[in-house]
Order: sequence, then structure tokens, then C-alpha cells
Amino acid sequence: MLTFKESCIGVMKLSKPPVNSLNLEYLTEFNIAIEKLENDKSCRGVIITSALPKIFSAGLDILEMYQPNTDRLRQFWTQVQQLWINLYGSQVATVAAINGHAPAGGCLVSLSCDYRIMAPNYTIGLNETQLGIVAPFWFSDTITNTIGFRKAERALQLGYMFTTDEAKACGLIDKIVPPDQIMAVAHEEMKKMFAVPDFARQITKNQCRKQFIDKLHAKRDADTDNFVNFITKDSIQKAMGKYLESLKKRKSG
Ligand SMILES: CCCCCCCCCC/C=C/CC(=O)SCCNC(=O)CCNC(=O)[C@H](O)C(C)(C)COP(=O)(O)OP(=O)(O)OC[C@H]1O[C@@H](n2cnc3c(N)ncnc32)[C@H](O)[C@@H]1OP(=O)(O)O
Repeated sequence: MLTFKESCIGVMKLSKPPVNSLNLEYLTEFNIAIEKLENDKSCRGVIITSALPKIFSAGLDILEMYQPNTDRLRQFWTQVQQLWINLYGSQVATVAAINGHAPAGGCLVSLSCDYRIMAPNYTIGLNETQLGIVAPFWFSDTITNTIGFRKAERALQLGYMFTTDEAKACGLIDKIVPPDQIMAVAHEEMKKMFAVPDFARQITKNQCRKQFIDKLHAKRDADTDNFVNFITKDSIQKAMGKYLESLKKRKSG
């Protein structure tokens, strides 16, 4: 993770080649970095983007979920939950500068921010069902809160990956920006949020989001148990094995 501060704005650049997949170590690093910025009194905003060309993040590292060690799998999921709690509940203003594809966990990271700008000709969405897995309730809550129930239900059922244009049309992202302008526009959007007194913006954000974060807090252990029981099922392992094979075939084909 490349993290630096530009005045009162923290910039986090995901930099885990080849595709910024989020494994246990990288999620832990991500959480530490966001918590550090959150606790820095001089930091009012955070921009999340990718240091890699063409990929914002490929989402959760599928290799963590394929033929897993159960203890590690639990730790992995705890870090995924924590990242969502940290980002969705963040008191600083957050902008996702989506400069590449953003499937599944990559989409969730961006949906957890306050504002999303995206470069053209990429794809974004919660594609979990295409892997034969199910987005947990807090993933669904997050997309539903962004694009509304009907569109979210349809997109989740299909595991639909939106083009940048489609994402803009349904409100999954807020603005389409050429890649060379994405950081400049992220700063402009940040300034718009800074024009509102921090405490008023923060209380409003809490009013909108707290109930969803509280829901995960209340069910956190059960959510981890569900995840581990679900992922370790033979049928789910088979589906994930097939998906990994299809990724490799696509590459060679
Ligand atoms: C009631 C029941 C409740 C139960 C609750 C259960 C909850 C379960 C929910 C679990 C949630 C999961 C969320 C996720 O994030 S799952 C991950 C989904 N991600 C994807 O599907 C992305 C797949 N990848 C791609 O589409 C493409 O790789 C790309 C990102 C568009 C990039 O394409 P590109 O052509 O540039 O690159 P390659 O495809 O050649 O990939 C390069 C190598 O990287 C490997 N790879 C890609 N993505 C991942 C990944 N997510 N994890 C691990 N590895 C990945 C790919 O296989 C290549 O590897 P190789 O070089 O070794 O062949």
C-alpha cells in the first residue's frame, strides 16, 4: 500500500501486483493504514485509488477461500469485516478514484466511500454469484443503499458487472473521468465535501450508515461462522476451483 498525505488529504494507492487482490496480509495492512489516517487529527479526507494500470482491485483473494485453513479463513473474514466497518463508518471524507476494473471486494471498497469517480471502459460490480458464492447481507446493504433495492437485487442475483457508463446511469458511480484527470477530480470533489463543516457532515453520515454498521457488529460472530461454513462446503469449493480454472483458461485462450 502506498500511503502519503497531501496537506489534509491522505492518498492510499493499492499496489499489490498483478491485480490488487486482497489477502489476509494485505487486508491487515489496508486496515492499519486507514485506521492511522482516521486517527490523524490533521487528516480530513482520504482518496483510495490503484497504483496498477487497468485494475482498481480484483476483490478478495480467491486463493484465501480455496482449500483454506479454517483458522486463517476466520482471520481473513474478520479483516474483511473490519475493512468495511472502517471505510463505511469512516469519519473522514472518502473518495474512490476507480482507475481500473473493480469486481466484488474491489467494488465494495469503492461503495464504502462517500463518492466514486471512475475512468471509462472498465467494469464494476458485485459478481459473487458468478463464482457460485453469495454476497453477505452487509455487501447487499451497501449496494442497495447506493442504487436502490430493485436494481441492487437484480445486479446481485446476476452477479452483474456494469460498464463504467452503465454504472454511472444507475448511480453505482457518481462521475466518469478520463484516467489522466482522475486524481485532480478526486481532489476537487474532496474540496466540495470540505466546504461543509466536518461535524455536520460526519453526524449526517452516521445517521445514514450507523444502523447498517451496528447490524454487522451485532451479528459479527455469526457472520464469520456462516462464511466459514459456507466456503468450506464441498460444492462451494468445487465451484471456486472451476472459477479459478476459468480465470486461467481466459488468460491462455
Ligand atoms: C446464506 C449464506 C451466506 C454465506 C456468506 C458467504 C459469503 C461469501 C462471500 C465472499 C465474498 C467474496 C468477494 C470477492 O471479492 S470474491 C473475488 C471476486 N473477484 C473476481 O471475480 C475477479 C476475478 N478476476 C478478474 O476478473 C480478472 O483477473 C481481472 C481483475 C479483470 C484482471 O484481468 P487481467 O486479464 O488483467 O488479469 P488476469 O485475469 O490474467 O489475472 C492475473 C492473475 O491474477 C489472478 N487473479 C485474478 N483475480 C484474482 C483474485 N480475486 N484472487 C486471486 N487471484 C486472482 C489470476 O488468476 C491470474 O493468476 P495467474 O497469473 O496465476 O494465472
